[in-house]
Amino acid sequence: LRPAPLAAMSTGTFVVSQPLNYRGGARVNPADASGTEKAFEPATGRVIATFPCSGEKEVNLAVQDAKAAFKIWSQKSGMERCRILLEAARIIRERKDEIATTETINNGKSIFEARWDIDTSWQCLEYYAGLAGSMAGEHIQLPGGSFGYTRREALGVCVGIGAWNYPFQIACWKSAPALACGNAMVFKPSPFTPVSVLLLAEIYTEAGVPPGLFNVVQGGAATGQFLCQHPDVAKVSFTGSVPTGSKIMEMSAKGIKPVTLELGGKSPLVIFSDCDMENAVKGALMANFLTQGEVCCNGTRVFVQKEILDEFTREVVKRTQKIKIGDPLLEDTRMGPLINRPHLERVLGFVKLAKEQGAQVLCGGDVYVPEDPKLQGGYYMRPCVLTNCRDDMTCVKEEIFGPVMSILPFDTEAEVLERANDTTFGLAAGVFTRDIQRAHRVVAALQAGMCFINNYNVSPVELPFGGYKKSGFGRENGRVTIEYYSQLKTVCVEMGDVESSF
Ligand SMILES: NC(=O)C1=CN([C@@H]2O[C@H](COP(=O)(O)OP(=O)(O)OC[C@H]3O[C@@H](n4cnc5c(N)ncnc54)[C@H](O)[C@@H]3O)[C@@H](O)[C@H]2O)C=CC1
Ligand SMILES: C[N+](C)(C)CCCC(=O)O
Repeated sequence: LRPAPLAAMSTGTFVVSQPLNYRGGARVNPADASGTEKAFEPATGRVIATFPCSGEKEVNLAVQDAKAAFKIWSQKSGMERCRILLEAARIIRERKDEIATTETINNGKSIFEARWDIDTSWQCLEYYAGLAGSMAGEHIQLPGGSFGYTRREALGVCVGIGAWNYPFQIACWKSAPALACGNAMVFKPSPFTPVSVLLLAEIYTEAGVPPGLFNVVQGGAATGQFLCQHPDVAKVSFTGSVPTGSKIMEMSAKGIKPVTLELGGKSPLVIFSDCDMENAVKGALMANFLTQGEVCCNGTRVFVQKEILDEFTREVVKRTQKIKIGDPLLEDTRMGPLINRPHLERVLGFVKLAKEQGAQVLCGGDVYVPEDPKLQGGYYMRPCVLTNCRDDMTCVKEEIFGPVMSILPFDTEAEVLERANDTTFGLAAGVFTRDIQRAHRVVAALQAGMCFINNYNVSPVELPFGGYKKSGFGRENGRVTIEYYSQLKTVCVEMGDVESSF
């Protein structure tokens, strides 16, 4: 089942011929389909896979299979599940380069960065493997020797629906806690990035999960709807845009299914004049340019205190201009192509509108054409730094999901807090300062689920991640996520006689 050897996986050569659905422990063609989708290699614009979108019949089969596997898996002890998840984590580590390469080919992010993603993927499996053995309820004493206890039980078949920016990582961040808690999962990746999650499915099988425990169905909105509306699905965990999140919640409401929503953002990064300048500049780049800026928690509204505005802006521009753009599989590339042509056009449109609204482009914001002939059909742009921005501009209000940073000057702490929180989103926020009291005071006042002090966009899997406001609810990673993939059963035990009122 192993795909092509690494040597054969260079830019411009990779194609997928195997089926991209996974059911019952093997790759399968869907039982029915409603149309086909194409997946691209963003670096070249080449089609790497054409695949059918799963219909209702296939979704039913995937859920049915997962239900059967759930019966076996949920009866295992936490320690038994732990061992299998640890084995899966080990295999991901062992195959890291191959998985990262696949991710780079289908998503466009640099191989340098894709390796980080795969690290936070196996770390997530390792973390929940560790928690699986310690999942437990409580014992509560009641009068007269009676007592109660609670059992933490799995939910059943969970659905994971993913976005295209972190295809493998999203699948791991959803499936690891789900499986650790004893659930089965049917996962639907974004139709833009259908490939790498198959490697995860194969790895789970190789590690020893029962066939059917982790199934993959491919397709877009229609396939996603079949999943969300399925009566045997117990929970939906979604990563994607706010409008789709709202639809998912609506469908889940009909079936009274719990949902986790990881949605978009327009996060503030606040740089005070007492910061360590070198770190603040590095932080601003980390906050804006990972994965070509296609990151939900990016700190795209960079508020800079006036005293250091000029120096900070100069340094940020200098470093942004040095970012090496090009073939994402080359070791020294730090920015690859955007996900597809329409998205590139959309991002460039935001830059154009920003200029019309009075922003000044300090660097980038235009199409980049690499010299290498095989890359000419790719979707590259130069990372962009905007200044002269105002809070009411479109580039400052809306999620661009591309490499576009907006710099906004401020005077006081009170003022910047007011402006930073003036958004319907609330995914992440960051602050750079050397004043310890100020740092904690500011993050306490920021309305965001994930706050960074003196860094940005690092993702230790031990820490819960998720949004406030329209950025969603529920969390991924961290101990708390166990609660989002399990339910509590209370058992009340009578040790005496029944005292009846009748
Ligand atoms: N909070 C987070 O962790 C993250 C949030 N995002 C957000 O995702 C967006 C970009 O990702 P996209 O893939 O363009 O988002 P999207 O919302 O268009 O699609 C996300 C997923 O939902 C599926 N889908 C679409 N319509 C559906 C429906 N009616 N029912 C069920 N499933 C449906 C898609 O096929 C895809 O798998 C950005 O807004 C970004 O902020 C992206 C990554 C992480
Ligand atoms: C890994 N990290 C923190 C840069 C991004 C994770 C959230 C996302 O899927 O966009």
